[in-house]
Amino acid sequence: MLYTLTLNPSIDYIMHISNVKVGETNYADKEKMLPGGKGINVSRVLNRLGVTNKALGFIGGHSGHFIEEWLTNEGAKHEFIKVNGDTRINVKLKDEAETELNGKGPIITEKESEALLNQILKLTSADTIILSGSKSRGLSETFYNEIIDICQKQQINFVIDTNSKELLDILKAKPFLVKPNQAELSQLFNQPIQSKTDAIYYGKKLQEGGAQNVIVSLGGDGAIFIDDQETYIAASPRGKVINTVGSGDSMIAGFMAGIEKGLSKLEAFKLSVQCGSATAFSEDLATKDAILALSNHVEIERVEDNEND
Ligand SMILES: Nc1ncnc2c1ncn2[C@@H]1O[C@H](COP(=O)(O)OP(=O)(O)OP(=O)(O)O)[C@@H](O)[C@H]1O
Ligand SMILES: O=P(O)(O)OC[C@@]1(O)O[C@H](CO)[C@@H](O)[C@@H]1O
Repeated sequence: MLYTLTLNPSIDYIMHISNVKVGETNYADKEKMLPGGKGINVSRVLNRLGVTNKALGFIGGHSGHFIEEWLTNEGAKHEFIKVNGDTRINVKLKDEAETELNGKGPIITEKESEALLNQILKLTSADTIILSGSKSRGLSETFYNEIIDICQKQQINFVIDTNSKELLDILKAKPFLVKPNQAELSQLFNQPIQSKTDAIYYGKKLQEGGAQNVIVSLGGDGAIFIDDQETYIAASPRGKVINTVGSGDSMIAGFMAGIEKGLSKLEAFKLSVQCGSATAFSEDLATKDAILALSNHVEIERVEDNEND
């Protein structure tokens, strides 16, 4: 079965405000509260695509209850470790540009972190876990590494989406998928990524380092897929961008849903781009209908080996 792990979930409080004035009182034109956190977003999109999965992570307080209730109402499976503090609220401000104000979230105790590791210890080689997002306070710097050690010992397939430098070290453990965006790839290698050629060059380094599949997402400019056989470039479908929060998570859900359904990697990559863009064109995460509506709007090209030398 597929599992997602969100160490630091959030309520995403989406506020549309035109011409925000810093240092003054601003009133929203429109607002919406949604369950958030990267793994939770992956779970919700998987669920919409009919792929059974369970969301794991730490959750607490009224804000945590809001997320659990929302997931239950959507029919999404979850089994969170209850913590003492309150799950954070992340404000996503939509003006001309998108500004994110993310909270810190609760401090996790040793007992709570052990409870989570015990859940992961129950997974087997028939399972895949998708590790997404920032770590909560209180957890050791190497918490993801501890989880990955369990995955290696128990042959649990894993996907990791973190923007921290530890990703380079984690590659040795052969993650099934990594999906940096342009800025994350640039930070990882301390190099500017100014073109698709740059993105392919550094994306290939992730594959050579051990990642089985790499997707580099480039926002409105599309995405790149790399495995040990092929490299593909996809153009993003065009549409009215409403809220891009969670579009990267939707891509991960799309690729994993495709693989679960037995599609080829190329088809799974196409579904991944459909999911990312359908979410960018929606207020909340993409619905199945919105995803399917983009079926004929993703153009993918194979990159020949020598094209990028
Ligand atoms: N402006 C856009 N137009 C069309 N598609 C978009 C746009 N922005 C994002 N997307 C889609 O979403 C995918 C992921 O976008 P992006 O590279 O911004 O990921 P991300 O930074 O990980 O996202 P987030 O952190 O907001 O979840 C893109 O590859 C594309 O398919
Ligand atoms: O602070 P993190 O864990 O890196 O990111 C958290 C977050 O910004 O990521 C999701 C979008 O990808 C949002 O739902 C959530 O608010």
